Amino acid sequence: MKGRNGGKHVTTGYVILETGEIFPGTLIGNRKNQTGEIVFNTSMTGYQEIITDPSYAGQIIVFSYPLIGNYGMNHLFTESDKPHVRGIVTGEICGSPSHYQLAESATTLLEKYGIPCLTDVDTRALVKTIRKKGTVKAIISDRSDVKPVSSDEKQLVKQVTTKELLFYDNEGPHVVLVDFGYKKSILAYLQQIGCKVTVVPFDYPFEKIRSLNPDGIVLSNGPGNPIDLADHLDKIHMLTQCYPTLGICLGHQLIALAYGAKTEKLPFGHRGANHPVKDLRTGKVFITSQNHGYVVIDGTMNENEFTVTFQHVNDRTIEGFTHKTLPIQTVQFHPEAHPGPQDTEYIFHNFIESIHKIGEMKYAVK
Ligand SMILES: NC(=O)CC[C@H](N)C(=O)O
Repeated sequence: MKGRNGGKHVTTGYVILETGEIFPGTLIGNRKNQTGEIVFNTSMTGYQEIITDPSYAGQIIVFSYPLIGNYGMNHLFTESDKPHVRGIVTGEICGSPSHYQLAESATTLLEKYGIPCLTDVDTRALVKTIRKKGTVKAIISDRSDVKPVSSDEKQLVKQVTTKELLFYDNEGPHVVLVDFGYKKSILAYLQQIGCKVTVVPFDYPFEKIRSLNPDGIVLSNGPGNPIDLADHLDKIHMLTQCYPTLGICLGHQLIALAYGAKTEKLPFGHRGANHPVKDLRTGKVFITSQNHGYVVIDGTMNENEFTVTFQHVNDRTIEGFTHKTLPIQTVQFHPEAHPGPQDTEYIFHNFIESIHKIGEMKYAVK
């Protein structure tokens, strides 16, 4: 046991679902009780990006792939400065990883941040239960007689957003990235295609954003229920009326809500690196990276204003839309991937094109 878990403290542990099911396993680390929304991710690799993606704040992730941690953690693939998950559940976790860029093992990183890892779990049975019962709360504990504690999860975005403005200079258009819990690879893509980027907190006022003189706006991914951000919808509406805008995941949901559409919780979410999505304009199917529990309800978008551009092939849910006259485009999936296929990185190029078009129009008017 010692070798397998990298010499970490281990004890018998459990994950106990709100719906009553109990799954035993081996608890690694000293953190004894953690409650969160239990979700599963089907990616075969990319656990480092997943663990550090702020969209997972407040959630316990079950990895359906049987072995996690074999290449450890490095300094290259983090999506933020620290892990945001409440806990992880695996079939097997590798305590003695091997990789030429290895910095530390997954269990060492999690332990450092007080995040429990329950391993040796029958994750297949657990995932099947979540699929049947829907996304529920669960607790990871060293005892089998406890229940998930109730907690207010409405402040998740506030916990993960930047506290100060972040500036990244570049030659190209100036994009303000509104940070609801952005993944670093969104910033990296914008930089890669030449954008100057300013990251602002999610509650940064409209007038202040305007004074930054942006050419375009990106509304980022982030944790929690989009409706908890209802107070920010007027600002989002105003931003999209004034600037070319790209909404990614939570950003997509918020733009939909700002224009009067409704969102709902999926039975067990889309979390993985092989979700097929159809671009309804071309009929082409792309394999996408996804991580969301909510969707925009079909038929609630104003059809005179918006066109649905992307649809999930499996359950036909909405995966993106564009405005009919304004340069607004949104995607429910993750064009920046990390982890997962980069087939849809053209979304970033489309966004930059829309910024250039507006620039040309302004120039023509002058
Ligand atoms: N990745 C995200 O932005 C997730 C959006 C939202 N929190 C959801 O679960 O649907």
